[in-house]
Amino acid sequence: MSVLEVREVKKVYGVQNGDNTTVALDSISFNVEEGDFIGIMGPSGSGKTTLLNILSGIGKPSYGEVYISGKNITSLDKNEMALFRRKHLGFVFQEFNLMDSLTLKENVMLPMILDKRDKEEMEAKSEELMRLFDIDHIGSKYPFNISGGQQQRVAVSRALINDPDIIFADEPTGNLDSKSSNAVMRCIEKMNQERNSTILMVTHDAFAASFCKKIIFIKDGAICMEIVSTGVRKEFFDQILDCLAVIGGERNDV
Ligand SMILES: Nc1ncnc2c1ncn2[C@@H]1O[C@H](COP(=O)(O)OP(=O)(O)OP(=O)(O)O)[C@@H](O)[C@H]1O
Repeated sequence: MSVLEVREVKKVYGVQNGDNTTVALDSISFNVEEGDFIGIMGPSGSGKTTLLNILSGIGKPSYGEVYISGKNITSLDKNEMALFRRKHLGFVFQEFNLMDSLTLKENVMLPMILDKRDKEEMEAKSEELMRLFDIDHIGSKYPFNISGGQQQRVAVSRALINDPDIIFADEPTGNLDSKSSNAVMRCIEKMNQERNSTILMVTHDAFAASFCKKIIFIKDGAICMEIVSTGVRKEFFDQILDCLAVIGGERNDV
């Protein structure tokens, strides 16, 4: 069973069949298997945000279905979706979204606190993840006392703490300099390689995308190209730049 199944998803903004409609997604279908690390790229306005919102249950498609671990999430109501997101999905955003009033360790534990999990289990899990991402020594600090790269590694640890079925990352390096981007992408790669986490990442950044195993390019709301990494990151980076040149995406050389 695929972790994520996207079936003929179409999104039309505006009144259907009215004058002022935009077809943001036009019958998109693809599957994501356990342990995949998929990048979604495309020019501005191609439909990436719309797609990510639908896959993560924030938006509803006009047609089509999305299955996560076999569950049709498009049929869930608002409360069911909120619970499903908390239990099954992990998120990493461009803006870190850490709570300033909580220590880093409390930020990592937050999804477990909300789930009223056992304190010892929370402690053990947060310490394990913070060690994995080399932030265990700063657990008692607050978000405003650490660097952007460290904040994003806290956000990555928090995304993993409930063992989500899939992690959605939205421009995770968008607010970072190249050194921090590198450190954060190595962490995301580590969670994929060492924990077999399934990741779907939307990005404009060819450097970040070069860590993925496969890239799906979308243009005008439809899949226009797919490329699979041979495992040599520099080669994949060059291939991504070539694809972006063909479809008209932004270049972000390193
Ligand atoms: N709420 C909305 N109402 C109407 N049209 C919308 C809405 N949101 C997005 N669109 C349109 O849908 C299309 C896809 O937009 P979307 O934001 O998904 O693209 P994107 O690839 O994420 O762009 P960017 O890279 O600039 O963030 C665009 O034509 C956009 O103008």
